[in-house]
Amino acid sequence: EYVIINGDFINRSDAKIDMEDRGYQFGDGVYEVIRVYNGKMFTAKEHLERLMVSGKKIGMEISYSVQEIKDMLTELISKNQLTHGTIYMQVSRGIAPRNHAYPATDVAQTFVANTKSVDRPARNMEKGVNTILVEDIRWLLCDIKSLNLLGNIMAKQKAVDAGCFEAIQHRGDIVTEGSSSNVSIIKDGKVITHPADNLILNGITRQKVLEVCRNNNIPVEEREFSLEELKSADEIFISGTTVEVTPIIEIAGEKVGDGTPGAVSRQIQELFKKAIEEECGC
Ligand SMILES: Cc1ncc(COP(=O)(O)O)c(CN[C@@H]2CONC2=O)c1O
Repeated sequence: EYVIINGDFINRSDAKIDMEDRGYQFGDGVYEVIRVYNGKMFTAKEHLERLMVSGKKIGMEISYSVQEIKDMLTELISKNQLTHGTIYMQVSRGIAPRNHAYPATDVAQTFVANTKSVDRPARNMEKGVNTILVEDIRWLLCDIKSLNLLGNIMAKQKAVDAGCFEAIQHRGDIVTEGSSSNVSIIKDGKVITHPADNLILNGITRQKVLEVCRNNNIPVEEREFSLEELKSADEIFISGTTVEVTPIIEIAGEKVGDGTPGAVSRQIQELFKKAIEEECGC
């Protein structure tokens, strides 16, 4: 199993990270998770362009180009003979004696990537999942895909402790997103989802879902929606690189609609599947 560290392909068992790497000590870095279907990356360009933007937003110009990263990841897929799965990659601000202030700009960034073989989440997409509600206590730059995920992992753990799949977060009465997914409701045939501002990550899957809806005359609205609207939605789904388009059938013990995935969610799943087939040929 190969991994990439700073452009070198090494065995996973030989992978070592310096204890003063700022990604390790401060979470000072950015990351992406990219899906691989049929041995090909899906929406790689969109993910890598977002990586560049995340880097810029923390004042860290990524030292590789999109193409250079794409080429390295393509080689990693082939070396690991990955057909269906995900690539995790991150860039930290590098290794330097621990100091909150940024190191000198000539300190090299640390680039790391690895692959994971994982099937599509067929069962969850078919049956839907249950969720809890959690107050969104994260910082106000949630649009940056940063390594700072304590708020996210603590929310996810609350869901797991409650025997649920995901935690739907809200700031007061406004629903924001899942701990590692975006959330959309469907009411009277219209898809409604939180605008892509600083309170959510502008998910690549979210963007693809909006695109296929718009191209297929499914009305969409990017606006804040309330907990009340969530609870009285006809359908709800979460979207993300790992969860794809997964219906939510229960929230905090209350059924969503009739407790089974709805027709519009099914239609969006089909359109999303077509988008994967078009790009990855499977
Ligand atoms: C907080 C948050 N919101 C939304 C999303 C959905 O974004 P994408 O559609 O671009 O995936 C993610 C995905 N997080 C990645 C996806 O898988 N695991 C993760 O940590 C996320 O962590």
